[in-house]
Amino acid sequence: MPSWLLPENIADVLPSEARKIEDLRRAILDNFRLYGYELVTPPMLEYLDSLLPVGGHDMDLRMFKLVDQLSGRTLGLRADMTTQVARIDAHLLNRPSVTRLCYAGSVLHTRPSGLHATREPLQIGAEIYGHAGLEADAEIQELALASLALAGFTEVRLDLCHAGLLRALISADENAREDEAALIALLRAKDIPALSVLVEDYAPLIRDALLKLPDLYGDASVIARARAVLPTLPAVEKALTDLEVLLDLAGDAQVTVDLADLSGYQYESGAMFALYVPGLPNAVARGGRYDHVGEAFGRARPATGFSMDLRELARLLPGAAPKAAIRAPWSRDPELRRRIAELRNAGEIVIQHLPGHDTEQQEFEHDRVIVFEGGNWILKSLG
Ligand SMILES: N[C@@H](Cc1c[nH]c[nH+]1)C(=O)O
Repeated sequence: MPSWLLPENIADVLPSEARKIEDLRRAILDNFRLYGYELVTPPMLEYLDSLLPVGGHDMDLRMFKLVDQLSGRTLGLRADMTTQVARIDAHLLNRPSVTRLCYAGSVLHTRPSGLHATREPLQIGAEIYGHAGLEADAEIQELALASLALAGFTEVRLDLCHAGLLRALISADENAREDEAALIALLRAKDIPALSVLVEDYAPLIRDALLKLPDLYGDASVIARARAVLPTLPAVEKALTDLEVLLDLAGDAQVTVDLADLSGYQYESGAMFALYVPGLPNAVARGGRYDHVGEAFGRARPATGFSMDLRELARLLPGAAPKAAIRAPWSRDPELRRRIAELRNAGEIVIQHLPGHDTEQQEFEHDRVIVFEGGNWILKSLG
């Protein structure tokens, strides 16, 4: 096999595409800053235990592992930065007040999440710690929608769900508590026949509610339907009210509610959302509340946030138009060097022509040239 081949679902990002991703990264991080989010950069690898603070079987399977030659312990290559940022909030910053953190970096997945998905997503996200109220969830939802608007997406679908609702139903029945993992797997697969068999012996109220869950998806009217058919447990009512508020704050996005959506059910504990754009069946952004991750790091902190893959996002966007650039000859003449420095200081791209070569590039297009005429270096328009 040629030595320059890359593993499956691992790719170089070439000029133009890399620039598009970088421009997007900067614009989104700058916008996070306008909301007061502080940037953190967690490491690429950590001890496995700290990357898996809450059991998450899926997360365990998704993570590349290796042995640390210094400690002999197992290290994991991060598959998701959210838990790393929760660790930073819990231990390193240790602030009692609200903390807003953001990040951008590569994560690695042992298996691609879809046929053409990369195994090295470039994750960018924002998290709020220290506020258990819905205001934090609303801010995160707004920020996620604003990030997609910044990237140029005008048609966005917001899919809302609530991890607290299923947890409330499960914790109300002892059998359900024992079967939690199986219940989640069947609800995920929307395998109603197998689900009906599993819930047969549960308390009728919980059994009926679990069987109705897969039908509770659609537009905003799902909330009213859920109120009519689900048991009136306080946690169920709270979840439905949370969703109502978030629905109301969704702006121009088209909203759908799916009360059995468990695709992010790794560490989430409350309202969760996924964002979709035309042309891609998978969510481009995911977020939600995960109040129990801090506990695993020894400091319970309410938490909510969202993240997305910049590479995937950029792939859906049209290529950036080449940037106008100035071509200049190479010369030791101090006057030319001064002129070039002046132009670059003013933000112009000046590319010096190295003797004997053509320059080929995707990112730039020469529209001006510096020439020596009449004893002076002058800037001339091309074409
Ligand atoms: N990191 C989560 C999304 C998230 C960020 N913050 C909270 N949830 C994911 O990739 O699914």
